[in-house]
Amino acid sequence: MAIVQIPSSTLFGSKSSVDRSSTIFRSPSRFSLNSKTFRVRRISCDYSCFEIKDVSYRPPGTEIDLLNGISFSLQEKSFGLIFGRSGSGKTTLLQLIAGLSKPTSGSIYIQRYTDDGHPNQSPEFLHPRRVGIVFQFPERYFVADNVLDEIIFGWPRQRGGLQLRELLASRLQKAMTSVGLTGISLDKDPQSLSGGYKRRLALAIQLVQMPDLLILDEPLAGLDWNARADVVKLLKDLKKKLTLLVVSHDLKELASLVDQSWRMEMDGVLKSECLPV
Ligand SMILES: Nc1ncnc2c1ncn2[C@@H]1O[C@H](COP(=O)(O)OP(=O)(O)OP(=O)(O)O)[C@@H](O)[C@H]1O
Repeated sequence: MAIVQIPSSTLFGSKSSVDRSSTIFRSPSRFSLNSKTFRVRRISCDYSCFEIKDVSYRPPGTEIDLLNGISFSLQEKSFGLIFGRSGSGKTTLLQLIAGLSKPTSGSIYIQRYTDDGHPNQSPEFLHPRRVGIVFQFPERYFVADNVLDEIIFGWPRQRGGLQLRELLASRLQKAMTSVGLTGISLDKDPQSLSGGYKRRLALAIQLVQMPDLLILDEPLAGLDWNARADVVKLLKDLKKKLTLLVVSHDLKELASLVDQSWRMEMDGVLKSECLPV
C-alpha cells in the first residue's frame, strides 16, 4: 500500500481567517483510487497571520476619527490589497501597521495557527523592524548620489566585525538579485535610473532589512505601461517569499496577484470586498 503525504489544511479546508475554525470534512486515513489503496500521512502546516484588531485612529490634537474599528487578517506569503476613494484613510492605516504612528485603540500583531486553524501560541506584537514600507513615489525620497549608498543608507555606522559585514553584503546581494538590479552599476546615480528601476531600488532598500511583511503604497503610480508590467511581475515573484499588503487604485493590473481585498469607506471603516474588476 502506498503512502501519500497531504497537508492537513487540504483535509481540513481553507486556512483563511474567515473559515479557519470550520472543519470541511473529516480526515480519511486511507482511500482507494484505480483499485489501489493509499494510506494518508498528514504533514503539519502551521502558519502565521498578520492581524489588525479593532484599530481606530484619531490624530493627536484633532477631533477627527480617521479610522474606525478596523479588523482584518492577512496570511503569511499572501497578497492583500486595500482600495477605496482618495482621502478615505488607506495610507494612514499603512503607517499604523508599519509602526510609524500608534493606533488610538486596537492592536496589531502576528498570530500563529495550527494547520487546523487554532491559535497555537499567544499573539506576538508586530515589531516595526519586521515591516518594510515603500511609500508612494519612493524615488522622491532618495538621498544618495549612487545606488550603493542609497541601499546602505540606514545601515549601522559603527565598524562591525567581519561577520556583520559579510552578513550585510550577502543581504545586499540577495536583495539586488530578487529585484533584478544586478545588472546595474552600484556607482550609478539613482536619479538617472528609469522609473521602473527606481521602484526596484526602492524595493531593494526594504528587502535588505529582510521584512516579514512588505507594505506598498501605490506601487504603480506614475509609471509608464512597460514599467508597470515590470513591477507587477516583480511583486508576483516577491509574493513567493514574503507577505505583501498593497494600497492601490490600479485594480485591474494587480488583480491576478490578489488573495484578499478590502474597500476602505470614507468613514474610515474597512470592509472585505472582492475587486470590482
Ligand atoms: N495628522 C492628520 N491630521 C488631520 N488629518 C489628517 C492627518 N493625516 C491624514 N489626515 C487626513 O486624513 C484623510 C485620509 O488620508 P490618507 O492619506 O490616509 O488617505 P488615502 O485614502 O490614502 O488617500 P489617497 O488615495 O489620496 O492617497 C485625508 O483627508 C487627510 O487629509
